[in-house]
Amino acid sequence: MGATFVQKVLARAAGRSEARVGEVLDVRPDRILSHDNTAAIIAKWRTLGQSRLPHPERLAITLDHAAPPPTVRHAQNHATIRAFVAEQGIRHFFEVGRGICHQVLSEEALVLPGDVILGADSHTVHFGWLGAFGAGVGRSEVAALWALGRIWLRVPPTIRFVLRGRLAPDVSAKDLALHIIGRFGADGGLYRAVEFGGDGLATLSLDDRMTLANMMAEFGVKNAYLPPDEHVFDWLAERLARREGISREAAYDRITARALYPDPTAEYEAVHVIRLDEVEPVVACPHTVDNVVPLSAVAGRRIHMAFLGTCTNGRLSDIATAAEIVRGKRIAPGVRFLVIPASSEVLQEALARGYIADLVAAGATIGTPGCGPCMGNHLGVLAPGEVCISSANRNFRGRMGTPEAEIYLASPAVVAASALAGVIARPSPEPVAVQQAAPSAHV
Ligand SMILES: CC(C)[C@H](C(=O)O)[C@@H](O)C(=O)O
Ligand code: SF4
Repeated sequence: MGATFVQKVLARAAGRSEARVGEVLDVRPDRILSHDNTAAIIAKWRTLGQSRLPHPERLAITLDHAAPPPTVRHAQNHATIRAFVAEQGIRHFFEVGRGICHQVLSEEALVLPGDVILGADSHTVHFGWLGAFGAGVGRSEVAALWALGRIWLRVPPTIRFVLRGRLAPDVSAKDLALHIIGRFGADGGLYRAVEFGGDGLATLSLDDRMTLANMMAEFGVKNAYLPPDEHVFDWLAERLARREGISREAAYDRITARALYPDPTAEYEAVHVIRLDEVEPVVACPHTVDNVVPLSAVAGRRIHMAFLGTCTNGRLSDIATAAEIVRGKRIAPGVRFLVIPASSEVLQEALARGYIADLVAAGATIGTPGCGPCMGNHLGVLAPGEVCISSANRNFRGRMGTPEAEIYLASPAVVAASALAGVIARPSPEPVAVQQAAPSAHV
Protein backbone atom coordinates (compact mmCIF):
# COMPACT_ATOMS: atom_id res chain seq x y z
CA MET A 1 0.00 0.00 0.00
CA GLY A 2 1.26 3.49 -0.84
CA ALA A 3 1.69 6.42 1.52
CA THR A 4 0.12 9.87 1.76
CA PHE A 5 2.25 13.00 1.91
CA VAL A 6 1.91 13.26 5.67
CA GLN A 7 2.98 9.65 6.22
CA LYS A 8 6.07 10.23 4.10
CA VAL A 9 7.10 13.59 5.50
CA LEU A 10 6.67 12.63 9.15
CA ALA A 11 8.39 9.27 8.66
CA ARG A 12 11.41 11.00 7.15
CA ALA A 13 11.52 13.67 9.88
CA ALA A 14 11.49 10.86 12.44
CA GLY A 15 14.31 8.99 10.71
CA ARG A 16 12.02 6.14 9.68
CA SER A 17 11.42 4.53 6.30
CA GLU A 18 7.63 4.50 6.71
CA ALA A 19 4.86 5.41 9.13
CA ARG A 20 1.32 4.16 9.71
CA VAL A 21 -1.67 6.41 10.32
CA GLY A 22 -2.23 6.73 14.07
CA GLU A 23 1.39 6.01 14.98
CA VAL A 24 3.13 8.46 17.31
CA LEU A 25 6.53 9.50 15.98
CA ASP A 26 9.46 11.35 17.46
CA VAL A 27 9.73 14.11 14.86
CA ARG A 28 12.63 16.52 14.39
CA PRO A 29 11.38 19.69 12.66
CA ASP A 30 13.59 21.59 10.22
CA ARG A 31 12.25 24.96 11.32
CA ILE A 32 10.62 26.33 14.49
CA LEU A 33 8.59 29.53 14.15
CA SER A 34 7.47 32.06 16.71
CA HIS A 35 6.57 35.74 16.65
CA ASP A 36 5.57 38.33 19.23
CA ASN A 37 4.74 35.41 21.51
CA THR A 38 8.45 34.53 21.66
CA ALA A 39 8.91 36.39 24.98
CA ALA A 40 6.43 34.05 26.68
CA ILE A 41 8.25 31.07 25.14
CA ILE A 42 11.61 32.36 26.43
CA ALA A 43 10.16 32.47 29.97
CA LYS A 44 8.90 28.87 29.69
CA TRP A 45 12.19 27.70 28.17
CA ARG A 46 14.14 29.19 31.07
CA THR A 47 11.92 27.33 33.56
CA LEU A 48 13.12 24.14 31.84
CA GLY A 49 16.60 25.07 33.13
CA GLN A 50 17.83 26.16 29.68
CA SER A 51 20.28 28.96 28.96
CA ARG A 52 21.78 28.16 25.51
CA LEU A 53 19.89 27.06 22.39
CA PRO A 54 21.51 23.95 20.90
CA HIS A 55 20.26 24.82 17.36
CA PRO A 56 19.65 28.59 17.02
CA GLU A 57 19.77 28.30 13.20
CA ARG A 58 16.56 26.27 13.22
CA LEU A 59 14.55 29.09 14.80
CA ALA A 60 12.82 31.87 12.87
CA ILE A 61 11.31 34.81 14.72
CA THR A 62 9.24 37.71 13.35
CA LEU A 63 7.81 40.77 15.05
CA ASP A 64 4.46 41.08 13.32
CA HIS A 65 1.42 40.74 15.58
CA ALA A 66 1.66 44.12 17.28
CA ALA A 67 4.10 45.93 15.05
CA PRO A 68 4.95 48.75 15.53
CA PRO A 69 4.16 48.22 19.20
CA PRO A 70 1.00 50.11 20.26
CA THR A 71 1.74 50.15 24.01
CA VAL A 72 4.74 50.19 26.35
CA ARG A 73 3.94 46.59 27.26
CA HIS A 74 4.17 45.54 23.61
CA ALA A 75 7.39 47.55 23.16
CA GLN A 76 8.91 45.84 26.20
CA ASN A 77 7.86 42.48 24.76
CA HIS A 78 9.73 43.25 21.53
CA ALA A 79 12.76 44.48 23.49
CA THR A 80 12.90 41.19 25.43
CA ILE A 81 12.80 39.24 22.16
CA ARG A 82 15.56 41.36 20.56
CA ALA A 83 17.81 40.84 23.58
CA PHE A 84 17.27 37.06 23.37
CA VAL A 85 17.97 37.06 19.62
CA ALA A 86 21.30 38.85 20.24
CA GLU A 87 22.21 36.66 23.23
CA GLN A 88 21.56 33.40 21.36
CA GLY A 89 22.89 34.47 17.95
CA ILE A 90 19.60 33.84 16.12
CA ARG A 91 20.13 34.65 12.43
CA HIS A 92 16.59 34.37 11.16
CA PHE A 93 15.05 37.31 12.96
CA PHE A 94 12.74 39.76 11.22
CA GLU A 95 12.07 43.20 12.59
CA VAL A 96 8.92 45.29 12.81
CA GLY A 97 7.81 46.15 9.28
CA ARG A 98 9.21 43.09 7.50
CA GLY A 99 5.81 41.42 7.56
CA ILE A 100 3.72 38.48 8.71
CA CYS A 101 5.63 35.35 9.73
CA HIS A 102 4.08 32.98 7.16
CA GLN A 103 4.64 35.41 4.30
CA VAL A 104 8.16 36.36 5.39
CA LEU A 105 9.42 32.80 5.91
CA SER A 106 8.04 31.89 2.47
CA GLU A 107 9.73 34.90 0.84
CA GLU A 108 13.02 34.16 2.60
CA ALA A 109 12.86 30.52 1.41
CA LEU A 110 13.34 29.43 4.99
CA VAL A 111 10.90 26.57 4.45
CA LEU A 112 11.38 24.25 1.46
CA PRO A 113 9.30 21.44 -0.06
CA GLY A 114 9.40 18.34 2.12
CA ASP A 115 10.42 20.29 5.24
CA VAL A 116 8.70 20.07 8.60
CA ILE A 117 7.96 23.43 10.22
CA LEU A 118 6.27 23.76 13.58
CA GLY A 119 5.17 27.16 14.79
CA ALA A 120 3.57 28.83 17.76
CA ASP A 121 0.86 30.02 15.42
CA SER A 122 -2.23 28.21 14.19
CA HIS A 123 -1.74 29.33 10.58
CA THR A 124 1.58 27.48 10.27
CA VAL A 125 -0.44 25.11 8.03
CA HIS A 126 0.23 27.88 5.48
CA PHE A 127 3.48 26.19 4.42
CA GLY A 128 1.50 23.44 2.78
CA TRP A 129 1.32 25.79 -0.22
CA LEU A 130 4.91 24.91 -1.10
CA GLY A 131 4.69 21.21 -0.26
CA ALA A 132 6.00 21.37 3.31
CA PHE A 133 4.41 19.98 6.49
CA GLY A 134 3.43 22.98 8.60
CA ALA A 135 1.54 22.70 11.87
CA GLY A 136 0.75 24.96 14.77
CA VAL A 137 1.79 23.92 18.26
CA GLY A 138 1.46 25.55 21.67
CA ARG A 139 3.99 27.84 23.29
CA SER A 140 5.02 25.15 25.81
CA GLU A 141 5.68 22.75 22.94
CA VAL A 142 7.87 25.37 21.28
CA ALA A 143 9.84 25.88 24.51
CA ALA A 144 10.38 22.09 24.66
CA LEU A 145 11.29 22.03 20.95
CA TRP A 146 13.93 24.70 21.50
CA ALA A 147 15.42 22.58 24.27
CA LEU A 148 15.10 19.10 22.75
CA GLY A 149 14.72 19.66 19.01
CA ARG A 150 12.10 16.87 18.89
CA ILE A 151 8.40 16.40 19.54
CA TRP A 152 5.84 13.59 19.46
CA LEU A 153 3.38 13.83 16.58
CA ARG A 154 0.61 11.37 15.74
CA VAL A 155 0.36 10.61 12.01
CA PRO A 156 -3.09 11.88 10.95
CA PRO A 157 -5.46 10.31 8.43
CA THR A 158 -5.79 12.31 5.20
CA ILE A 159 -8.75 13.85 3.39
CA ARG A 160 -8.03 14.43 -0.28
CA PHE A 161 -9.62 17.17 -2.37
CA VAL A 162 -9.40 16.64 -6.10
CA LEU A 163 -9.77 19.97 -7.92
CA ARG A 164 -11.16 19.87 -11.45
CA GLY A 165 -11.63 22.66 -13.97
CA ARG A 166 -10.94 26.33 -13.35
CA LEU A 167 -12.37 29.10 -11.13
CA ALA A 168 -14.55 31.69 -12.89
CA PRO A 169 -12.83 35.09 -13.29
CA ASP A 170 -14.77 36.68 -10.42
CA VAL A 171 -14.14 33.74 -8.06
CA SER A 172 -10.98 33.53 -5.96
CA ALA A 173 -9.09 30.97 -3.89
CA LYS A 174 -10.68 32.59 -0.84
CA ASP A 175 -14.11 31.64 -2.18
CA LEU A 176 -12.85 28.11 -2.78
CA ALA A 177 -11.54 27.82 0.79
CA LEU A 178 -14.75 29.24 2.27
CA HIS A 179 -16.78 26.94 0.01
CA ILE A 180 -14.96 23.90 1.46
CA ILE A 181 -15.25 25.12 5.06
CA GLY A 182 -18.91 26.03 4.62
CA ARG A 183 -19.69 22.66 3.08
CA PHE A 184 -17.84 20.40 5.52
CA GLY A 185 -17.86 22.57 8.68
CA ALA A 186 -15.14 24.35 10.66
CA ASP A 187 -14.23 21.07 12.36
CA GLY A 188 -14.47 19.00 9.17
CA GLY A 189 -10.72 18.49 9.10
CA LEU A 190 -10.06 18.14 12.82
CA TYR A 191 -6.80 16.28 13.38
CA ARG A 192 -6.80 15.35 9.73
CA ALA A 193 -4.27 16.15 7.05
CA VAL A 194 -5.67 17.56 3.82
CA GLU A 195 -4.10 17.00 0.44
CA PHE A 196 -5.09 18.87 -2.68
CA GLY A 197 -4.64 17.36 -6.11
CA GLY A 198 -6.22 17.19 -9.54
CA ASP A 199 -5.68 19.09 -12.75
CA GLY A 200 -7.43 22.20 -11.36
CA LEU A 201 -4.51 22.84 -9.08
CA ALA A 202 -2.25 23.99 -11.91
CA THR A 203 -4.75 26.80 -12.70
CA LEU A 204 -4.22 28.34 -9.26
CA SER A 205 -1.62 31.09 -8.96
CA LEU A 206 0.99 30.83 -6.22
CA ASP A 207 -0.83 33.53 -4.23
CA ASP A 208 -4.03 31.46 -4.58
CA ARG A 209 -2.25 28.38 -3.27
CA MET A 210 -1.02 30.32 -0.24
CA THR A 211 -4.55 31.49 0.50
CA LEU A 212 -5.95 27.98 0.19
CA ALA A 213 -3.39 26.31 2.46
CA ASN A 214 -3.59 29.17 4.97
CA MET A 215 -7.37 28.96 5.27
CA MET A 216 -7.22 25.25 6.08
CA ALA A 217 -6.43 26.30 9.67
CA GLU A 218 -10.13 27.28 9.82
CA PHE A 219 -11.04 23.75 8.69
CA GLY A 220 -9.33 22.43 11.82
CA VAL A 221 -6.61 20.51 10.00
CA LYS A 222 -3.26 19.37 11.36
CA ASN A 223 -1.58 20.28 8.09
CA ALA A 224 -2.43 21.01 4.47
CA TYR A 225 -0.50 19.95 1.38
CA LEU A 226 -0.40 21.11 -2.22
CA PRO A 227 2.01 19.24 -4.49
CA PRO A 228 4.81 21.64 -5.46
CA ASP A 229 5.39 22.18 -9.19
CA GLU A 230 8.02 24.03 -11.19
CA HIS A 231 6.35 27.41 -10.50
CA VAL A 232 6.87 26.84 -6.77
CA PHE A 233 10.46 25.67 -7.33
CA ASP A 234 11.25 28.73 -9.50
CA TRP A 235 9.72 31.13 -6.97
CA LEU A 236 11.76 29.65 -4.14
CA ALA A 237 14.98 29.17 -6.13
CA GLU A 238 15.36 32.86 -6.88
CA ARG A 239 14.89 33.69 -3.20
CA LEU A 240 17.09 30.94 -1.80
CA ALA A 241 19.86 31.86 -4.23
CA ARG A 242 19.69 35.49 -3.12
CA ARG A 243 19.63 34.68 0.59
CA GLU A 244 22.46 32.14 0.49
CA GLY A 245 24.55 33.80 -2.23
CA ILE A 246 24.51 30.62 -4.34
CA SER A 247 23.67 30.05 -8.00
CA ARG A 248 20.06 29.67 -9.05
CA GLU A 249 20.82 26.17 -10.30
CA ALA A 250 22.31 25.11 -6.97
CA ALA A 251 19.29 26.55 -5.17
CA TYR A 252 16.88 24.79 -7.54
CA ASP A 253 18.61 21.45 -6.95
CA ARG A 254 18.45 21.87 -3.22
CA ILE A 255 14.74 22.78 -3.36
CA THR A 256 13.66 19.89 -5.57
CA ALA A 257 15.83 17.29 -3.83
CA ARG A 258 13.52 16.81 -0.87
CA ALA A 259 10.10 17.41 -2.45
CA LEU A 260 7.62 14.67 -1.55
CA TYR A 261 4.49 13.48 -3.36
CA PRO A 262 1.79 11.05 -2.24
CA ASP A 263 1.70 7.62 -3.88
CA PRO A 264 -1.18 6.96 -6.31
CA THR A 265 -2.05 3.94 -4.14
CA ALA A 266 -2.16 5.94 -0.87
CA GLU A 267 -5.19 5.34 1.37
CA TYR A 268 -7.47 8.25 2.20
CA GLU A 269 -10.15 8.67 4.81
CA ALA A 270 -12.23 10.49 2.20
CA VAL A 271 -11.79 11.80 -1.32
CA HIS A 272 -13.91 14.75 -2.50
CA VAL A 273 -13.98 16.10 -6.03
CA ILE A 274 -14.47 19.87 -6.24
CA ARG A 275 -15.48 21.35 -9.58
CA LEU A 276 -13.81 24.74 -9.54
CA ASP A 277 -16.19 26.18 -12.15
CA GLU A 278 -19.10 25.51 -9.77
CA VAL A 279 -17.61 27.57 -6.92
CA GLU A 280 -19.35 30.94 -6.46
CA PRO A 281 -18.42 34.15 -4.67
CA VAL A 282 -19.29 33.65 -1.00
CA VAL A 283 -19.08 35.44 2.32
CA ALA A 284 -18.55 34.01 5.83
CA CYS A 285 -20.99 35.79 8.15
CA PRO A 286 -20.45 36.53 11.85
CA HIS A 287 -19.30 34.85 14.03
CA THR A 288 -17.92 31.59 12.62
CA VAL A 289 -15.91 30.89 9.49
CA ASP A 290 -18.27 28.10 8.39
CA ASN A 291 -21.29 30.45 8.40
CA VAL A 292 -20.88 30.71 4.65
CA VAL A 293 -23.59 32.13 2.34
CA PRO A 294 -23.63 33.20 -1.31
CA LEU A 295 -22.48 36.80 -1.71
CA SER A 296 -25.93 37.71 -3.04
CA ALA A 297 -27.50 36.79 0.35
CA VAL A 298 -25.65 39.59 2.17
CA ALA A 299 -25.09 42.09 -0.65
CA GLY A 300 -26.36 45.49 0.49
CA ARG A 301 -25.40 45.07 4.15
CA ARG A 302 -24.05 48.42 5.38
CA ILE A 303 -20.33 48.40 6.36
CA HIS A 304 -18.11 50.78 8.35
CA MET A 305 -14.73 49.31 7.56
CA ALA A 306 -13.17 47.30 4.74
CA PHE A 307 -9.94 45.54 5.65
CA LEU A 308 -7.58 44.14 3.05
CA GLY A 309 -4.57 42.30 4.43
CA THR A 310 -3.36 39.39 6.63
CA CYS A 311 -1.51 36.17 5.92
CA THR A 312 -4.59 35.01 4.01
CA ASN A 313 -5.07 37.83 1.51
CA GLY A 314 -2.49 40.58 1.91
CA ARG A 315 -0.36 39.69 -1.09
CA LEU A 316 0.53 41.52 -4.31
CA SER A 317 -2.25 39.97 -6.40
CA ASP A 318 -4.79 40.87 -3.70
CA ILE A 319 -3.60 44.47 -3.65
CA ALA A 320 -3.54 44.56 -7.46
CA THR A 321 -7.15 43.36 -7.56
CA ALA A 322 -8.20 46.03 -5.06
CA ALA A 323 -6.28 48.79 -6.86
CA GLU A 324 -7.91 47.88 -10.15
CA ILE A 325 -11.38 48.06 -8.62
CA VAL A 326 -10.92 51.45 -6.89
CA ARG A 327 -8.74 53.14 -9.53
CA GLY A 328 -10.15 56.56 -10.36
CA LYS A 329 -13.01 56.20 -7.85
CA ARG A 330 -13.60 57.25 -4.22
CA ILE A 331 -14.43 55.01 -1.31
CA ALA A 332 -17.90 55.56 0.18
CA PRO A 333 -18.37 58.32 2.77
CA GLY A 334 -18.40 56.89 6.30
CA VAL A 335 -16.22 53.92 5.33
CA ARG A 336 -12.56 53.38 6.23
CA PHE A 337 -10.64 51.25 3.77
CA LEU A 338 -7.59 49.82 5.47
CA VAL A 339 -4.93 48.13 3.36
CA ILE A 340 -2.04 46.34 5.08
CA PRO A 341 0.46 44.51 2.85
CA ALA A 342 1.54 41.11 4.18
CA SER A 343 5.23 41.98 3.89
CA SER A 344 7.70 44.73 3.01
CA GLU A 345 8.38 42.89 -0.27
CA VAL A 346 4.69 43.08 -1.14
CA LEU A 347 4.59 46.75 -0.16
CA GLN A 348 7.64 47.63 -2.27
CA GLU A 349 6.26 45.85 -5.30
CA ALA A 350 2.82 47.43 -4.82
CA LEU A 351 4.48 50.84 -4.63
CA ALA A 352 6.59 50.21 -7.73
CA ARG A 353 3.52 49.19 -9.72
CA GLY A 354 1.47 52.19 -8.63
CA TYR A 355 -1.15 50.17 -6.74
CA ILE A 356 -0.56 52.02 -3.48
CA ALA A 357 -0.95 55.38 -5.25
CA ASP A 358 -4.27 54.21 -6.72
CA LEU A 359 -5.51 53.02 -3.35
CA VAL A 360 -4.48 56.17 -1.50
CA ALA A 361 -6.01 58.37 -4.23
CA ALA A 362 -9.29 56.52 -3.71
CA GLY A 363 -9.13 57.25 0.03
CA ALA A 364 -7.57 54.08 1.44
CA THR A 365 -5.29 54.04 4.49
CA ILE A 366 -2.05 52.02 4.28
CA GLY A 367 -0.63 50.28 7.36
CA THR A 368 2.78 48.86 8.29
CA PRO A 369 3.27 45.32 6.90
CA GLY A 370 2.20 42.89 9.61
CA CYS A 371 -0.97 41.46 11.12
CA GLY A 372 -2.60 44.86 11.65
CA PRO A 373 -6.01 44.62 13.34
CA CYS A 374 -6.54 40.97 12.28
CA MET A 375 -6.66 39.78 15.89
CA GLY A 376 -7.64 43.12 17.39
CA ASN A 377 -4.24 44.23 18.66
CA HIS A 378 -4.04 47.64 17.00
CA LEU A 379 -4.02 49.60 13.74
CA GLY A 380 -7.75 49.78 13.10
CA VAL A 381 -9.95 47.94 15.58
CA LEU A 382 -13.74 48.26 15.47
CA ALA A 383 -16.25 50.17 17.62
CA PRO A 384 -19.39 48.57 19.09
CA GLY A 385 -22.09 48.22 16.44
CA GLU A 386 -19.67 48.46 13.54
CA VAL A 387 -19.52 46.07 10.62
CA CYS A 388 -16.31 45.11 8.83
CA ILE A 389 -15.83 43.29 5.55
CA SER A 390 -12.44 41.65 5.76
CA SER A 391 -10.05 39.58 3.66
CA ALA A 392 -8.79 37.83 6.83
CA ASN A 393 -9.40 34.26 7.94
CA ARG A 394 -11.31 34.64 11.20
CA ASN A 395 -14.54 36.41 12.11
CA PHE A 396 -14.92 35.24 15.71
CA ARG A 397 -16.88 37.44 18.08
CA GLY A 398 -14.55 40.07 19.52
CA ARG A 399 -11.71 39.17 17.14
CA MET A 400 -11.12 42.77 15.99
CA GLY A 401 -11.73 44.51 19.29
CA THR A 402 -15.24 44.63 20.69
CA PRO A 403 -17.62 41.64 20.86
CA GLU A 404 -20.33 44.02 19.65
CA ALA A 405 -18.86 44.36 16.16
CA GLU A 406 -19.48 42.07 13.20
CA ILE A 407 -16.91 40.71 10.77
CA TYR A 408 -17.76 39.31 7.36
CA LEU A 409 -15.02 37.43 5.49
CA ALA A 410 -14.70 37.65 1.74
CA SER A 411 -12.30 37.82 -1.18
CA PRO A 412 -10.12 40.89 -1.82
CA ALA A 413 -12.33 41.86 -4.78
CA VAL A 414 -15.46 41.91 -2.62
CA VAL A 415 -13.64 43.86 0.12
CA ALA A 416 -12.57 46.53 -2.38
CA ALA A 417 -15.96 46.69 -4.10
CA SER A 418 -17.65 47.02 -0.71
CA ALA A 419 -15.31 49.87 0.28
CA LEU A 420 -16.52 51.77 -2.79
CA ALA A 421 -20.18 50.93 -2.32
CA GLY A 422 -20.40 51.35 1.47
CA VAL A 423 -22.28 48.08 1.54
CA ILE A 424 -21.26 44.47 0.92
CA ALA A 425 -21.05 44.41 -2.85
CA ARG A 426 -20.10 42.27 -5.81
CA PRO A 427 -17.36 43.88 -7.92
CA SER A 428 -19.22 45.38 -10.83
CA PRO A 429 -19.10 48.43 -13.09
CA GLU A 430 -22.75 49.12 -12.15
CA PRO A 431 -23.54 51.41 -9.20
CA VAL A 432 -24.76 49.42 -6.19
CA ALA A 433 -27.98 50.48 -4.46
CA VAL A 434 -27.80 50.82 -0.68
CA GLN A 435 -30.30 48.52 1.00
CA GLN A 436 -32.37 50.33 3.60
CA ALA A 437 -33.10 47.50 6.03
CA ALA A 438 -29.95 45.57 6.86
CA PRO A 439 -30.51 41.82 6.81
CA SER A 440 -29.86 39.88 9.99
CA ALA A 441 -26.23 39.18 10.77
CA HIS A 442 -26.89 35.45 10.89
CA VAL A 443 -28.17 34.94 7.41
C1 LIG B 1 -1.22 35.05 18.29
C2 LIG B 1 -1.24 33.72 17.60
C3 LIG B 1 -0.85 32.66 18.57
C4 LIG B 1 -2.57 33.47 16.88
C5 LIG B 1 -2.63 32.10 16.21
O1 LIG B 1 -2.17 31.08 16.71
O2 LIG B 1 -3.18 31.96 15.16
C6 LIG B 1 -2.84 34.55 15.83
O3 LIG B 1 -1.91 34.56 14.81
C7 LIG B 1 -4.24 34.43 15.27
O4 LIG B 1 -4.40 34.50 14.06
O5 LIG B 1 -5.18 34.30 16.06
S1 SF4 C 1 -2.37 37.95 9.96
FE1 SF4 C 1 -3.95 37.33 11.41
S2 SF4 C 1 -4.24 35.14 11.10
FE2 SF4 C 1 -2.27 35.70 10.14
S3 SF4 C 1 -0.75 35.30 11.72
FE3 SF4 C 1 -1.36 37.46 11.90
S4 SF4 C 1 -3.01 37.51 13.43
FE4 SF4 C 1 -2.76 35.36 12.78
